[in-house]
Amino acid sequence: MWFKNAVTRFPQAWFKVCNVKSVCCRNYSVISSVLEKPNIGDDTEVKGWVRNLRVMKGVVFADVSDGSCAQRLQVVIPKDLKTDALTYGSSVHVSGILSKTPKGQVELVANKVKVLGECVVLDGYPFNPRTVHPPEYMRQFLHLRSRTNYISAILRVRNSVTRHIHDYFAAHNYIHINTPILTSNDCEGAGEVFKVQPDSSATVKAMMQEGKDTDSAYFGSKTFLSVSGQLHLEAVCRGMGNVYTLGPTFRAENSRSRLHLSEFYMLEAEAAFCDSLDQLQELIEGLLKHVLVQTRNSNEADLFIIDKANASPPVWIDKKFITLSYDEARNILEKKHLDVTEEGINKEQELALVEYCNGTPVFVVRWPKNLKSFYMKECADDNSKVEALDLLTPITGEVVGGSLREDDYEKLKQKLPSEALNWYLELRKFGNIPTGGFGLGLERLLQVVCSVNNIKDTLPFPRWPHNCDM
Ligand SMILES: NC(=O)C[C@H](N)C(=O)O
Repeated sequence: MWFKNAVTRFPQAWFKVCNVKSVCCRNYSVISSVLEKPNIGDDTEVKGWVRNLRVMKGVVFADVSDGSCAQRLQVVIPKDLKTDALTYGSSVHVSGILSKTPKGQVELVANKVKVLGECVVLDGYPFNPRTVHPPEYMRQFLHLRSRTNYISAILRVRNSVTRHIHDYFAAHNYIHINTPILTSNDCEGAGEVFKVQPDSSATVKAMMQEGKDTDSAYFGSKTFLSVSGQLHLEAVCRGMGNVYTLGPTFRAENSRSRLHLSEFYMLEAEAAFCDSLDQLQELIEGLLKHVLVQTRNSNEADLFIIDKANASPPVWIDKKFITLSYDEARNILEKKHLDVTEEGINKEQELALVEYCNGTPVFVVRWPKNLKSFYMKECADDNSKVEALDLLTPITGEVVGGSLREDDYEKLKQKLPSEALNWYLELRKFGNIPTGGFGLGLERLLQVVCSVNNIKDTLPFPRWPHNCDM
């Protein structure tokens, strides 16, 4: 209590208690900082993992990584400090003097090496510094694969991409909110939801014994893992203006393809007072370019580790994205003998369209109403079409889906798929505004930014059918 009073009366006291330096201090250096601003000649301590070891005549060279950056710190260890426990894969605490090689490379000349955790290589350690392991191989060891250069580089890029997304939206005056993961609506209505119910609680057991439907046992209504935060975003957008969310979404699709996950992160934004797809397209194109350019600045070395071809930026970086109407896209595909069926444009066709545009991302706009969701706004000049867009990019095809939202109360009422969504309809009653928004799959964006073929390598623990063992 005295503390609370002191803080209210003397705000400086609070500042002192929270002094960042005193909270974060540690007795060793982070390798990214050591390499960025090397204080040559200083006593320096680092902690990390030995990624490679080269034993020479009187000396041992260890490449030590602590995960903070793509680069490793070369540690020079006099032979008498080398123990049997010091192998690749082991974790170490090294003290020494920071030096420079004749070629100008920063290195740490060790005077003390402590092995913190041995790595019993012969006991099944799956990685070897002299082998290039294919991603499929690494995927068999999800719990260990962050020790590899490839996966750790992707995860650092993922961290930066997330930061650049937040920066972009802050600069565009968007407010970040969190939408619920447990929900009673299935937004897209595509029937690919995971149902949620408590596991064998007393109530459920009793209901089962009585032969009752247990789906609604906990919340009183059927509950799912969210497939999209859009409808909730729309609600807050009508109270606070521009909003976005970046959170987990779940789809029970039975796909093991290189582009699908059962759990993925979706960036969703809802733009207030938005009445044309052009506004959304501008926001999306700006976002992709911002993320790409900033990531190339912040993670150049990581991108190079992931794929050497990343040394040069993609062809589209300074080109305007292309826009095609759905009908134009269909005609182009037909000329290529890739006829579009009732189901719409498939993956092969998406990638063919990107190829047709010489690798420049392409917006496909004005979709047939029957192919898209109930909440999309009809085109004013053609009521068989809706104001929807998909953005197609190299590697992934569709990476963004978005639309203007139906803002006419009566029209929306007619299309509402269930009474459970009456709250959504009611949003149009009280101070309604036109809005539009989009959803972008974070993992697909990472595939595009990093040139990663398989989506399962863009997050630490991918989930896909029959793969949720840890
Ligand atoms: N927020 C959005 O527009 C995303 C859309 N609901 C989707 O799931 O694709």
